[in-house]
Amino acid sequence: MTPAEVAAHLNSLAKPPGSLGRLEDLAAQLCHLQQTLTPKTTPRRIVLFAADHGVVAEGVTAWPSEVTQLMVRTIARGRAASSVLAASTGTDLRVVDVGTLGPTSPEATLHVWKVRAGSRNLAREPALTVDEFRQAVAVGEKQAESAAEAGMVVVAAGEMGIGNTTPASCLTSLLTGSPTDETVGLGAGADDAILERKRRVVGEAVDRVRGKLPTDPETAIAAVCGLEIAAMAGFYRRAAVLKRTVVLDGFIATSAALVAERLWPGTARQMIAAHRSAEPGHAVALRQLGLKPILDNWGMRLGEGTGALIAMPLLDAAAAIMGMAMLHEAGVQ
Ligand SMILES: Cc1cc2ncn([C@H]3O[C@H](COP(=O)(O)O)[C@@H](O)[C@H]3O)c2cc1C
Ligand SMILES: O=C(O)c1cccnc1
Repeated sequence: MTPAEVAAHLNSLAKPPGSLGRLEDLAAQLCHLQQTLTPKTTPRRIVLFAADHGVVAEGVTAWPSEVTQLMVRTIARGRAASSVLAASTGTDLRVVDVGTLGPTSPEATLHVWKVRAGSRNLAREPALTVDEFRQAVAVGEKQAESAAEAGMVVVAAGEMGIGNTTPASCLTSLLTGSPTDETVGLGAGADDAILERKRRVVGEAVDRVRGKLPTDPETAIAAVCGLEIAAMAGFYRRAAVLKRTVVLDGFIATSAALVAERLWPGTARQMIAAHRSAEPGHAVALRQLGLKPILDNWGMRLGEGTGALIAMPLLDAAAAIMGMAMLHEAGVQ
């Protein structure tokens, strides 16, 4: 199905051509991704990957690492922002602990595939070995496979991991070549002192690994990555191969998309960008991937898959308009 065929169909529906604006673009994108004029947006699933970060020891976040596990429990109990938005949009939600610190709580809905208890401090040493990076990628790939096996047509990934805007900024600078003042932001609420430390940590880490990127991209990426980011990259890789429609979340999820596109080119072709986060690096990463977000200026900066989730009703609306009558069926010549 060519873009011209999809456009011709949209223009022959019972409305002035183009009158549903961006909704028509989104409908065309769904038709193109699913190679049909009757795209589906359900059943759908979001998988949230959780992990901790050794770099928190550098004072780059306003929150302690314990919050990661506390929020994982809250998500699993159905009480976090991601849980209520998943419920309200009819999206199946799964939480996967790929590397939090300490023992994981025994919530029934929580899946545990721990590669290690948190990444190392990327300011002092490589955060992950290539082997650990690959293991986390494999966890994400498994989740994409199990979503496809369960019949999910639309999938999204999200994350929970205190400190993870620091590796996300490192990856965004590393993979786009953008300076740190364009990729480092407030995260979950940094003050001026935190922001200054974060800029320095990100700048120095990227300087250390940049030279390895052309010849050994996995080593360079693993050195400044996080386990949940690697898992999201693997999730995207496999979901794209399995031709799922992939909805992107915010800054951290999109840094994982950059990793996936760099290591497995073409992955981003299956992606729809939900929103543009308030984190400055998100726009930089989306630009590099050639993706235009559905929702702009919503000021969201939570992560946890919440941006992807609030875009789901718009995907439903876009799919629904493909069921409209044609102009001639309405008697309009
Ligand atoms: C209560 C709470 C819930 C969250 N849910 C997502 N994040 C978001 O904030 C964290 C990243 O920001 P930083 O790098 O500044 O630590 C990640 O856990 C991300 O998912 C949260 C953060 C907090 C505090
Ligand atoms: O855009 C995001 O994903 C984001 C931004 C700030 C903090 N946590 C997540």
